[in-house]
Amino acid sequence: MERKNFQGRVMRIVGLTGGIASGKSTVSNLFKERGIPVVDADLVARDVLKKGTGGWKNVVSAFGEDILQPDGEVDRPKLGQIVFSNPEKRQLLNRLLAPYISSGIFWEILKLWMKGCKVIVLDVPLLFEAKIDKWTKPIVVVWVDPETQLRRLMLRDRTSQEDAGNRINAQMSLDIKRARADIVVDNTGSLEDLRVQFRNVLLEVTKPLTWTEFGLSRQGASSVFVSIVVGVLIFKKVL
Ligand SMILES: CC(C)(COP(=O)(O)OP(=O)(O)OC[C@H]1O[C@@H](n2cnc3c(N)ncnc32)[C@H](O)[C@@H]1O)[C@@H](O)C(=O)NCCC(=O)NCCS
Ligand SMILES: Nc1ncnc2c1ncn2[C@@H]1O[C@H](COP(=O)(O)OP(=O)(O)OP(=O)(O)O)[C@@H](O)[C@H]1O
Repeated sequence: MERKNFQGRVMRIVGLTGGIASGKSTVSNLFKERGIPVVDADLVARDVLKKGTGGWKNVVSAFGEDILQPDGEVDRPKLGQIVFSNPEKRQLLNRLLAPYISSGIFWEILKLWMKGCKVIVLDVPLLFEAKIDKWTKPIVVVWVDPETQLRRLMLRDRTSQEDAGNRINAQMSLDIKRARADIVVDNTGSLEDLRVQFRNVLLEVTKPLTWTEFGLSRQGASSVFVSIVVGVLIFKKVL
């Protein structure tokens, strides 16, 4: 009975990551099929780069109007070509968009928390790079062998081997990500193999929360919120 109450008040945030074209969206869809909501960082990143937004303004001032389409929207393939072949430019883009992406993800989480969701998934390609991993438990890494990853990426995006290779190399290696995972899904095989592994993932993520996870959950979040408000009030008084 006690455990039921405890579970009713908390939300688990599962981290889902991997490499480009390793199969995160495919796994996200399996979560959605089972009624588990997914926050997709790529979608958030698209929203914060829409014409007229703060992210768009920053990016246009830094990269120039050459990256715009005639309708004023960012020409994504063009910007992609620039940043995936130039690490400095990629870091610049990341720095310009990171605050907008983080707050976009935060609001999506807040909405789901207010709805009372018990388990949600954050699908974030740069989960480790952006240090969002510390807010999620467990961390699921979708791994795939390098040849399969390259082949699937070229097939899906109809890109050259060079472009696909640049995109893969722009990310932390999948082997490092795998080493930092709580759960590894090997997506080198068929979709049926993936579904079989997914059953275990589902069992893991729907297990009762541990105390550490509880600390990051609804009550933990409220305590942090209260501490911040109190901190700000004290700070203002001191000044
Ligand atoms: C450069 C952009 C315009 C290219 O757009 P495009 O439509 O071609 O690709 P899309 O956004 O669908 O991304 C596809 C995949 O590329 C990889 N990727 C995207 N951005 C990055 C990045 N900054 N570093 C490394 N990999 C990245 C991810 O695996 C992502 O799933 C776009 O990716 C972008 O705005 N990136 C910066 C924002 C970001 O960091 N997004 C990742 C969310 S955590
Ligand atoms: N097990 C599989 N067998 C065959 N094809 C697959 C398998 N898993 C995924 N794919 C295909 O590989 C491609 C990449 O998968 P997906 O889009 O899910 O990757 P992703 O990690 O979400 O990519 P991104 O980082 O670009 O968002 C897609 O075309 C998808 O249909």
